[in-house]
Amino acid sequence: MKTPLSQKTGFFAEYYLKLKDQSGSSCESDIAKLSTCKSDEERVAYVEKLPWVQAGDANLVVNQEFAGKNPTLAAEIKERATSAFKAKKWLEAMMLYTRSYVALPSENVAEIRIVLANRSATLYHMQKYQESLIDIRRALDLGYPKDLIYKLYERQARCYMALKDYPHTIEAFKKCITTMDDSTLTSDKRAKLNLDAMTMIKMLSHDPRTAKQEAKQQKQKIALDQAHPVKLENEIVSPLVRIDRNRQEGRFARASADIKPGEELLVERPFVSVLLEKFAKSHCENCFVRTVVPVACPRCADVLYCSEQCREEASKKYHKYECGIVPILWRSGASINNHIALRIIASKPLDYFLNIKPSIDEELTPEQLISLPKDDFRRVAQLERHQGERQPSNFFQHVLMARFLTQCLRAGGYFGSEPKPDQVAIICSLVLRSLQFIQFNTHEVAELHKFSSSGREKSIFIGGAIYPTLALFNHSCDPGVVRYFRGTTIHINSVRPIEAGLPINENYGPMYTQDERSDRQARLKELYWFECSCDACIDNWPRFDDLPRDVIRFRCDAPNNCSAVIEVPPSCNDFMVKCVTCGEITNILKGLKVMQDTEMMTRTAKRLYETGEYSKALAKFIDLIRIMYEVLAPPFPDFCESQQHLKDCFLNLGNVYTLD
Ligand SMILES: C[S@@+](CC[C@H](N)C(=O)[O-])C[C@H]1O[C@@H](n2cnc3c(N)ncnc32)[C@H](O)[C@@H]1O
Repeated sequence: MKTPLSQKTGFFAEYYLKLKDQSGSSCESDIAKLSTCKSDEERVAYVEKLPWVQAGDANLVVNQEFAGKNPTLAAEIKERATSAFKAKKWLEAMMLYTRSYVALPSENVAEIRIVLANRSATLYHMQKYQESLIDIRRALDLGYPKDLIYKLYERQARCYMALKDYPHTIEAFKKCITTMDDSTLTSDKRAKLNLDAMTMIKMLSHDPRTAKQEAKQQKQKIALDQAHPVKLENEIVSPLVRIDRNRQEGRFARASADIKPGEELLVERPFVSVLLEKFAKSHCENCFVRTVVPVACPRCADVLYCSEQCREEASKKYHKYECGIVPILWRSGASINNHIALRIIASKPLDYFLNIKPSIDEELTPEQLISLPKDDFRRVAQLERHQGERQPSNFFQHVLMARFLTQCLRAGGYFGSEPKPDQVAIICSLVLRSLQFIQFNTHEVAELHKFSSSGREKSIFIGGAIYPTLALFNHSCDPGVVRYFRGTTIHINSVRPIEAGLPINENYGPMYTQDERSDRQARLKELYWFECSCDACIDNWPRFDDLPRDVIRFRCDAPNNCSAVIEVPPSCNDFMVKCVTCGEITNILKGLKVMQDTEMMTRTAKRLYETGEYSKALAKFIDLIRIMYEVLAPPFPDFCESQQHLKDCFLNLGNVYTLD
């Protein structure tokens, strides 16, 4: 038996090894009998009854834990934060104040408001004025001590000043002056602060920009501190995309009309998403945006959010049942896919699944499937899971994981105070189903890391998600689209022309430009259980580095729509070339002219990219690809390079983090 986990450490792996030891000689034959089970419910029921699995359950006890809140630890961390602040180590101080804030129980209001106020001072020094303003507002809302309030208003005024928001600067300075009455400041200090504030008020009141801004703000009623950092984007399935189906490839996307390069084909929010544990302290668990001033779950403090709005959204959905079990999950060695399976269930109440269960196997056409409501479980439950090809040992490993995840849900209160065994079994069978479709249908969510000193860029995997419509797109080693992310929302855009009727394929990892055909095929077989027959695989296209530089691949432009490839050396002096496929003559002069023009265009596009003008560069690369594609036939180096640049432009419109 192989261990069922992508990570081989953690207590679930230990439980599994112990189980194997305890199972004795009947283990292999017991597992083999799983092949007689016809459904996931039967599989769960069968494994449940095995005496050696029951005996092993003693090693798999899950209880919620709330280790996150600890006022003593919070006070200790706050001391360290203050030392860092005094030493002007702003980043360290900010991180420590955040940890202290997160560790404070929600009833310790007095400590929370002090930590927030201190963090606002740190953020001010870091020139994070918007974030500082948020902390000031929170500290004020929590009833900051009267004698110290003037300090917060003074800081507020300085933040607004730095943001060049003059009406709010004036307002905050005025409040600073009035609240000084409650302070214990010496009369000298008070007089000085009073004078400073009055001078600023007078100066800004006469500034013509103040009146202009006042009028604008009146109109817009901007509530800065209520603004959500990531706007929910509208979902789009372009009418250019049609989901089709055939026997060899299952469901796949097809172009319903000619598609130009750069076209937006799909914008989709995830059915569920899970952030990698590694990014849990820097990104919002709900929307994956980097958080400067995180908001914590008041109970467990294990997950952080970018805003109250995200915290509420998460707690209404999955976090209600994940609270206190997230660290257990990571410690168990469960993979991100296992966590996604748990979250799919945790996102909806028990009754929902009990009601929908009888209909999840009703056959739906691709059209019907994608027109179901976005959050209908069948949108994911009917995704490919290759159940007919699974071995009993594979099912057995998945059942064990499903039982563990169901126990986590139980510990999180999912089944209420008195779980009913038949309901627990149904949910366990749905977790088992989820584990199977997740294996083939999840996407890595990425963030582009840019190193400003070297200009290097790298796409980093920050979490995983499942996108029900995109999961119906098949793979090609020469994909026609690129994907990029804004928060957790995925965007799919074409990177070359795609003729009406042809498949719109994305890429599952192996690319012909980088990987040898044998390696690509082996990887796709191992991970996705299919044999790839894309053009690059059938014709065994060379990798980018091996692409011949001594031939130009023109398209035959005969009126018979032949479009075969005519290979010509760059030194060829004859412009009229005969196509070996159709026998017609093509005048390659137009193609040669295009190649000359594209050289100049490429230089301009690259310069725009290098100066960070991504939208303009993108438009240029789209033009280049369109022009080249008309007369030249991939694969050829210039086309690959332009396509790579176009992909990079799109990535720069998504999640980006600049380092150095
Ligand atoms: C993400 S799903 C794609 C949609 C899938 N065809 C369906 O019907 O749900 C991945 C699975 O689709 C199939 N698949 C993807 N690309 C393929 C291709 N180029 N040729 C054949 N099958 C493919 C494989 O079975 C793979 O495990």
